Amino acid sequence: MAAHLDNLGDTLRSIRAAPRTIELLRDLHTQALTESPYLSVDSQPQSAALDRFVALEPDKCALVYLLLRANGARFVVEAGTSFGVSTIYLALAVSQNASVQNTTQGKVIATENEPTKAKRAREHWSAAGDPIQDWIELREGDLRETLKVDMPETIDFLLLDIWSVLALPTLLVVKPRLRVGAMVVVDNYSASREGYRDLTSYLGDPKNGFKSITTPFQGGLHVAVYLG
Ligand SMILES: C[S@@+](CC[C@H](N)C(=O)[O-])C[C@H]1O[C@@H](n2cnc3c(N)ncnc32)[C@H](O)[C@@H]1O
Repeated sequence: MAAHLDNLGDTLRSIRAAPRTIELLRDLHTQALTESPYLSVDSQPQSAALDRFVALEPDKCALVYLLLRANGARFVVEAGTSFGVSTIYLALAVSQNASVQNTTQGKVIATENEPTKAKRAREHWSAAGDPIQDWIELREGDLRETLKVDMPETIDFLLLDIWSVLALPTLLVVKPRLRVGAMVVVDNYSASREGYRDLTSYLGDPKNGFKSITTPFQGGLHVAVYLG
């Protein structure tokens, strides 16, 4: 955690964003990194996460931003939004990809089932300045239901930053819309190995069309690419 704080300035230089957005991210990450840790598979009840960011670490957020820029992603689903920190990176990348592709089409579908968290997320997106909030559609409620309707025809990127038991059900809802080359990034893949057992079997089964690798970020950040 101390290393993340020490490196925060360098990490934030990995992304292209307005000074106001960078300052907000610096503040939000600092708050997130100094809260007590929470891992969904440990002995704490999920209610313990209600007033916590449980946010993706800054280096993972920066990597996700760069993957999105490299992939040209414009239609992104975020499973698990909390206070909306990682969502800001997704929205930055989508807006910038849309700009270089000369289109206004693109969105981040964010998901959160805790109303108090959804409210905080909206406040942060508003504070982040233009164009962040215009690119985000927050769906409140259980994502296993909210992601079933009104989805983009194709999805370029899925961030699974959700309790591990929900990861495979979420992927199964989104999978029919993944384009070839779409990426699925899963946080805490090694730390929550047991919880991800069903997801691991699914991603490893050749008939499902994925190739993937676990990168050595804190807790293991899994990166899967849908090859069709
Ligand atoms: C790890 S946090 C997400 C952190 C966020 N990606 C970030 O980096 O700032 C996971 C979030 O998923 C939410 N969540 C859990 N179950 C859910 C469900 N069934 N539908 C929607 N959201 C859910 C939790 O309330 C929690 O805020």
